[in-house]
Amino acid sequence: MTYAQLTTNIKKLEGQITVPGDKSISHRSIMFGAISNGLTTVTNFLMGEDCLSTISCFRKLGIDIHLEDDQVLVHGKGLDGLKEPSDILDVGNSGTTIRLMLGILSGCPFYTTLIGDHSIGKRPMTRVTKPLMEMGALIDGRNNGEYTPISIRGGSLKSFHYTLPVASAQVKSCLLFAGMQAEGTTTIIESVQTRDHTERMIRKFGGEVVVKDRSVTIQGGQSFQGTTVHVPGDISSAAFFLVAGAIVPNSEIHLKNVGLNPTRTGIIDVMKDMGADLQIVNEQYDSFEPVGDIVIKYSSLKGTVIEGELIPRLIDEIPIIALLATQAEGVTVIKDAEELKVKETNRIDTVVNELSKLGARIEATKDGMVIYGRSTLQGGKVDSHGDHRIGMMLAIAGLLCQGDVALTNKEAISVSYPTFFSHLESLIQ
Ligand SMILES: O=C(O)C1=C[C@@H](OP(=O)(O)O)[C@@H](O)[C@H](O)C1
Ligand SMILES: C=C(OP(=O)(O)O)C(=O)O
Repeated sequence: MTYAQLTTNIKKLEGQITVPGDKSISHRSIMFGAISNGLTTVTNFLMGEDCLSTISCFRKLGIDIHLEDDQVLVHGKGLDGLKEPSDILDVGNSGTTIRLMLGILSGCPFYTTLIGDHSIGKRPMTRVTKPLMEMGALIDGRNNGEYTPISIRGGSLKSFHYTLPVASAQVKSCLLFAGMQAEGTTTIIESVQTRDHTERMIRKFGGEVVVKDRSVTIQGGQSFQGTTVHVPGDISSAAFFLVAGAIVPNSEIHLKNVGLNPTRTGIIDVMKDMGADLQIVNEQYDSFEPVGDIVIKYSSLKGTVIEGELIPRLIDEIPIIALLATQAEGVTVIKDAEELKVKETNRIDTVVNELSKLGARIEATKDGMVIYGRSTLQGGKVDSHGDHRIGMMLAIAGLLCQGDVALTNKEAISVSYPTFFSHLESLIQ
């Protein structure tokens, strides 16, 4: 158990940072690179632990992958070029890796076992294993395929029409990977739009996918061609500095090269609604995903309601939005967010417990939380519980705390943002 003393009670944040590459897009660039024919060159790849787990899994499946600074070269062998691994694949802490890889492996006629860390061992997998078994994959795992270790023997798959029981881009993407290897046409219907990076990447690698209203249709038997992918900055990482700039008095932060895919920008809508002084500049369409710079300045904020279709557009940002709400006048209510219970931790409980320790007035509900602003935050001993987003949220909370704050399990942050603390230091005045 290691404790880190956090920086507290600062005067202001000022300066510019370029946020690291998007985690969702970095994972997918390796996956598509591996199943495509020929070389894929990925720039601004996120060298976070989760994405490195994806690389290590594909190496064990026989794919040559070379890392050079922030560039990755993937020597793809086509969908039927993956080989049976001689060892277990370890996905570490990464839900995206295991769920999407199960989709890819469902069409591979060999045996693979996947494991992960303690947190992965508690995250539900039936949401992907059950539909994959319906398509014809042979899968087993602890508790009838619900938990790791999970073993899979892929093979010939039947296409199907499937309505997603949960709003999840991981489930949708897993089934698109299976669908592209199945006989016939697979249609996936989602009731609420989730992030569409997989759909965009299918096209980027020369494949076809038809998106109509809430249905996504893919034809089996496609092949993909290696390409060049420039990964935009991760809005989920930028979110910590967007909130920091908005709540630390007198601050002004310029965030460069932030991905602005509309399926991910819920935090921008919410912050504007709460009265944040946030401006998007230099907006451009960087090959296949929109990007831009964001300028955030301190301003007074008011409470809001966050619910329904907004939730998947900001699901990973809810911990830091909860902190934002502690500094807004009035009440903020977050609803329809049960999915938070099955992330790296139960993020309803960890957010409420950890922020309460610092003096925030916040209550858990069955599908979210209620936050009463404005709270003066005090010092305390807090814990990331091994959840990177909780660790970063607490480090930002520390900036406003009037007493000392000690953070346990700070290392978890390197899952998605290894340079988080150096970026933070560079902004502290
Ligand atoms: O597809 C993805 O890359 C992700 C989808 C989301 O998970 P769910 O699909 O479980 O909502 C998100 O929370 C996760 O961080 C990354
Ligand atoms: C939930 C997350 O990731 P994953 O599901 O890939 O572990 C996250 O990054 O907040």
